[in-house]
Amino acid sequence: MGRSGRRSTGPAFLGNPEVPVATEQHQIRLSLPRPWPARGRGEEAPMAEEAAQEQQTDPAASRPVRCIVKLGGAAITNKGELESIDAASLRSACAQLRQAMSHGGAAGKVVGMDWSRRPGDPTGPVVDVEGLSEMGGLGLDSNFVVVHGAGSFGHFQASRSGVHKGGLHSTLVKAGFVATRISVTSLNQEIVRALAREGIPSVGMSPFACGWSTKQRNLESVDASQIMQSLHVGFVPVLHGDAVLDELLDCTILSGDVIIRHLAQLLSPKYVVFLTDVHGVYDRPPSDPNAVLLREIAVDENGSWSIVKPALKGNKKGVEISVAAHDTTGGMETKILEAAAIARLGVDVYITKVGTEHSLRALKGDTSSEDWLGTVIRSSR
Ligand SMILES: Nc1ncnc2c1ncn2[C@@H]1O[C@H](COP(=O)(O)OP(=O)(O)OP(=O)(O)O)[C@@H](O)[C@H]1O
Ligand SMILES: C=C(C)CCOP(=O)(O)O
Repeated sequence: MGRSGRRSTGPAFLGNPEVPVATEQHQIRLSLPRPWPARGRGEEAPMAEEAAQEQQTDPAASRPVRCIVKLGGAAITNKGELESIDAASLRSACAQLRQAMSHGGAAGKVVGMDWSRRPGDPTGPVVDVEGLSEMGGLGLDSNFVVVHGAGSFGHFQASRSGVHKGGLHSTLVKAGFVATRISVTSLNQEIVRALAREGIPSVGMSPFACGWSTKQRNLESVDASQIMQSLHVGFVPVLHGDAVLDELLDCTILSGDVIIRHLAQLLSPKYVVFLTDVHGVYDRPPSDPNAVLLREIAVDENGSWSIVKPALKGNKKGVEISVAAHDTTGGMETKILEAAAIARLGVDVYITKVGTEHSLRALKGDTSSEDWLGTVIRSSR
């Protein structure tokens, strides 16, 4: 772990452990992280034990989480335009989530839950109080957790002020921390509203406000009780990448990808889905016309990984990645590392493009057919 503050302006190369690699701009050697860093492992173990104990004593916690889904910032925002939501992609992601949650796949009556007035609304919201009070239930298997990234919200503020590098004594960093949180929490609000309009009982939860913190960018303190209780009563928690306090650096940026890995460890979902703006992981940046989509990556118990499908020419083993200069959390590189760590837990990970038939199939956990387009990362065991 600990990649949440990593930043690279040129292509990086993600290879197997011990594979030194060269790129056009710099040479970098990367290995996959262990599921928990040596330092954090001992400290974080009690949390896992607590969660296990809680599961034993709390009958509600026995209801397994079906899916943890990341709505990538690249998927639901226009990354090149400051604080701009890609409304069509967000709507499609929320509608597909509803379909995936619907019992037997049949979407029933949508119970609108965004009762706030929106700019331009001539009147207040219309609430069918009688109709709702007569309904037996929502008819949804809402046992999902949603985590979203920042995209064009937050990354700009964080990178301009250096929040990811820490140092709250600096006025610029302090102001940047506040500005980053204003930006990501306003996106969180819009995502919660979009889900609520689809009748998904979503509740926003900010990691910073829930007391999540890091030490040297590794997750140090995590209170997941609110998440578990919310799942228990049928809410869908909606978390997001956030600016958080760091015991050594004062502050940093915690990526949604890292949050997902931690939640996967805690909640053991059936599968994890990353929705982004490309079809999956390619052998090189997808802007390269020769880029090949990697269909399956296997991770062994040591954390080494290999490309299972397709067989690449020259027995190529690594993945070349480019990360936008303003991205404070490592972009696709962090995603692959965190996804591999999740797969190592025995949880299948699907990375695919938002707003496609493939994203709907991934959300339903149905990626087995040959024509599914995306990357599956799974344990080789
Ligand atoms: N080898 C690669 N394979 C796939 N995508 C890559 C690769 N190298 C670079 N990318 C870029 O990674 C981007 C997706 O990663 P990114 O972290 O931006 O996604 P996200 O999770 O949707 O966004 P955010 O981090 O803001 O939440 C794509 O836009 C793609 O161009
Ligand atoms: C506040 C920020 C920038 C959160 C970043 O989260 P991510 O987009 O999931 O990496």
